[in-house]
Parts: sequence; structure tokens; C-alpha cells
Amino acid sequence: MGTMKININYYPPCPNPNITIRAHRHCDESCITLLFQDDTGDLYVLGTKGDNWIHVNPIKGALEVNIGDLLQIMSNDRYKRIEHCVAVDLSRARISVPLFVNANLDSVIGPFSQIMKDGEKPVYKPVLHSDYWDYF
Ligand SMILES: O=C(O)CCC(=O)C(=O)O
Ligand SMILES: [Fe+2]
Repeated sequence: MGTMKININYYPPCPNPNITIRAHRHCDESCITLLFQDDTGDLYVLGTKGDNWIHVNPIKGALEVNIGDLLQIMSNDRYKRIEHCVAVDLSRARISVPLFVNANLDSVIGPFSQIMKDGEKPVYKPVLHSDYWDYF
């Protein structure tokens, strides 16, 4: 079945944005992350060519769906994880609520054989999820 984890992130207004980042660039370790962000709109995702940060425009009531490490591994690179970061706002606090959808820690993570084409090589070796996971 898998597990889920929810965070509630509070970013206070920042007096010195030039030397600060709210959430450093990273990819989530989840299968997918459902992310609710407020209307401050400081979230960026890295474009697929890796050379441009794209602003994620906040849409009232919308959830952003991010692909994480596990789905990239399980899909044998059909789906790619998304790198993201949160920039600093001088004047406003920010709140975001990510829901991380994960596999169980005792499951073995690797490319699903059911989706592999004939002759397709697995990009990843199977690994026990708890050996991969460092988020807790
Ligand atoms: O605050 C955000 O919008 C993103 C938070 C995030 O990337 C995370 O908690 O993994
Ligand atoms: Fe994240």
C-alpha cells in the first residue's frame, strides 16, 4: 500500500534575502508529492534541460504534482523527478503543505519488470527502500 507523510512548512519573512534561500534545490524522495502552496508564489522548478528555473504560478485551490525519486526508479526513467527550490520573499511569510506519497520502507525499490519492454535494461539496481531513504 505504501505510506504518506505530510509537512507543514512555514517560511517567515526574511530580513536579508541576498544571503538566504528558503528551500534549497532538491528532488523529493517520494513517488509523487502533492503540493499545496499559498499565493506568495516563490516556488521554482528546474526545466528539463537543466538550464532554466521555471516559476510555478500559484493557482487558487490547485495542487502541484511533483514526481519524486521513487517513480523515476520504478518507471525505469520513463518519468523524471523534478528538481525544485523556494526563493526568498522580503516582505511576506509563506506556507506550503506537501503530501509525500511513498512506498513502504520494507519494500524493494527498482524498475517494475511489468513495464519493461523486451530487451530493455534496468537503469537502477533493486534497493531496500529503508537503505535509500534519508528523509526521516
Ligand atoms: O514550500 C514549497 O513550496 C516546497 C517544499 C518542498 O519542496 C518540500 O517540502 O519538499
Ligand atoms: Fe520538495
